[in-house]
Amino acid sequence: MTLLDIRDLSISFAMYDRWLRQTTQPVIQSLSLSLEAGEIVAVVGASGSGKSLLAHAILGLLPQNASVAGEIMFEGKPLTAAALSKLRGSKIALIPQSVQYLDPLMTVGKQVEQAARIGQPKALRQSIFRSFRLPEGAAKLYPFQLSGGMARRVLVSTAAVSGARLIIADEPTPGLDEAVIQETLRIFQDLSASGAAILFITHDLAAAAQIADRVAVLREGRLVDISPASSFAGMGEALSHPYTRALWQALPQHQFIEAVGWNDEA
Ligand SMILES: Nc1ncnc2c1ncn2[C@@H]1O[C@H](COP(=O)(O)OP(=O)(O)OP(=O)(O)O)[C@@H](O)[C@H]1O
Ligand code: NI
Repeated sequence: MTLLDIRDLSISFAMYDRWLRQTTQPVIQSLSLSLEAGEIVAVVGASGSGKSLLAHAILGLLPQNASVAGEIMFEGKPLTAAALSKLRGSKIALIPQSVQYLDPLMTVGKQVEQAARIGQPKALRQSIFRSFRLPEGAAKLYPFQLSGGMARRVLVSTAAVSGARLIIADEPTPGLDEAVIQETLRIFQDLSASGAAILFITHDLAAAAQIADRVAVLREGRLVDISPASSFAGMGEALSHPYTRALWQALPQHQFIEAVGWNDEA
């Protein structure tokens, strides 16, 4: 079943040039993308390519000066402001890019428990803290008392306990050590196995290829390619789009292979 259907989405900002003339700056152009229940779709692309704006557009969190065209449907119905106010935090959860989104005045344990809409909130919170190796005592802390990595695990925990059908994860892994990244990816796989769709926005193409079903590539606001994750293997021989192949080959582990090849020939 198609859970999220984005059709021909364009976003632009009203800007003023240095002579104070109003211009429009397109930031997302004619983007179409759909997500099935249980599917993980990764969105990769350089900084500034429009990944967070895509997330914010789905959640209705764009700034006032943004103009939006196109349609976003959730479970077959348009995602209007009224629909979103009911769905946000229940059927649709965001893992925001910045840990600043945590409520500074509430303990993190309480924040995760409040996010749990199904089941027993405290038990769910304790179980997700254990998976993330967050000590039980961390529940009583306020966001400013946590390290950046702990705060990020709390953000992922909030979405994981929410029971949401659609999880939009905007760069959930930077600053985390490899074991915690793997734990985060495992939790995403568990959530998708239980039927949730995940839009996994990341700079980490290796992580995207590891858990996603499909990988969408954004470049300067345009979706230039969408490939099955299985094509991200070897030197990218199965990737048909040159930009996607270049991104894949630019990973440090591949440059190393190239460098070895070059040395052999020399
Ligand atoms: N409020 C705004 N007004 C004008 N331009 C904006 C606004 N917010 C974002 N932009 C522009 O839109 C483009 C896309 O931004 P976005 O935050 O979606 O990038 P991103 O792909 O998430 O980057 P990163 O990987 O660094 O998080 C950027 O060029 C940015 O400068
Ligand atoms: Ni971003």
